[in-house]
Amino acid sequence: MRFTANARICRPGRSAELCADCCMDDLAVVIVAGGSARRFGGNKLLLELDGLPLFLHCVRRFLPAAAPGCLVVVHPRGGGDEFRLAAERFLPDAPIVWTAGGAFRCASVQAGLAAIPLREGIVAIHDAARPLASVSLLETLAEEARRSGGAIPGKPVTDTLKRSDGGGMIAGTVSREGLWRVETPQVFDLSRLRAAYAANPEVDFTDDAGVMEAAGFPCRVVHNPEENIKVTYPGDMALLNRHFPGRRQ
Ligand SMILES: Nc1ccn([C@@H]2O[C@H](COP(=O)(O)OP(=O)(O)OP(=O)(O)O)[C@@H](O)[C@H]2O)c(=O)n1
Ligand SMILES: C[C@](O)(CO)[C@H](O)COP(=O)(O)O
Repeated sequence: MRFTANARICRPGRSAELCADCCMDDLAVVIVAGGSARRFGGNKLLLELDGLPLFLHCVRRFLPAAAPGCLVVVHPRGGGDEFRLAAERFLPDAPIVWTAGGAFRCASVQAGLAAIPLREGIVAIHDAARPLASVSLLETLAEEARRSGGAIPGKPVTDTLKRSDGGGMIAGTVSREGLWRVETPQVFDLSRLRAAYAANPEVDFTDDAGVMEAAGFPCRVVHNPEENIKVTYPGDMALLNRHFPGRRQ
């Protein structure tokens, strides 16, 4: 797929033709790919999945949805060349804005926010390690974020939850009432997310909705029935490979 500055490619399923109407002009996308993949044991994001490096799956899918010049990829500090070369090889001329990440996920997100050439609108923060997230999920969340200021995808917890005493003995049962396992993309009002990070620039939250919560901004959780695996351990890659064949956009 070749990207050009003024011809945008519709995602398969909607239309096979070039289209200028698919992007959301108020939407910036930050793909965080700046991690060190310690639990995986090596840079998972450059591994090929279905013929494309892992981190480029969401880039390819989300580029046509973002406002022109508003898709940022945050690469690991010191690892930019490998990521740029991979993008140039697999998605020539894709209009990606590149920036270097930080030591923690939140630092990488802040670097991404600083690289967005918009003052207002909405922003989707997405883990490059989640290659299956769909454009329709992004659109649903974007719509909700415009209404309520923040929307994140997730799945209600269905297993019974136990707390252990640390030594393997059960210390109690935790109610799963109202509990969700949350994912990315997480979509927010851009000015609010910037303000939320400015209020807590050093704290390492595990997701961006946590930063919004700490700053007192409301967010909604939206049920995502689709598979949205995050590659964290090597076994996740094997799982993903099993799910991937046949899946397109
Ligand atoms: N300093 C960091 C840490 C994480 N991420 C990104 O955030 C997403 C989710 O993080 P995860 O994959 O769990 O983090 P890693 O740091 O890569 O893995 P680990 O914690 O095992 O080292 C990934 O796309 C990862 O590249 C990032 O951009 N910058
Ligand atoms: C943001 C996230 O993907 C939501 O599930 C997750 O919290 C990232 O966590 P990690 O600590 O980087 O694995």
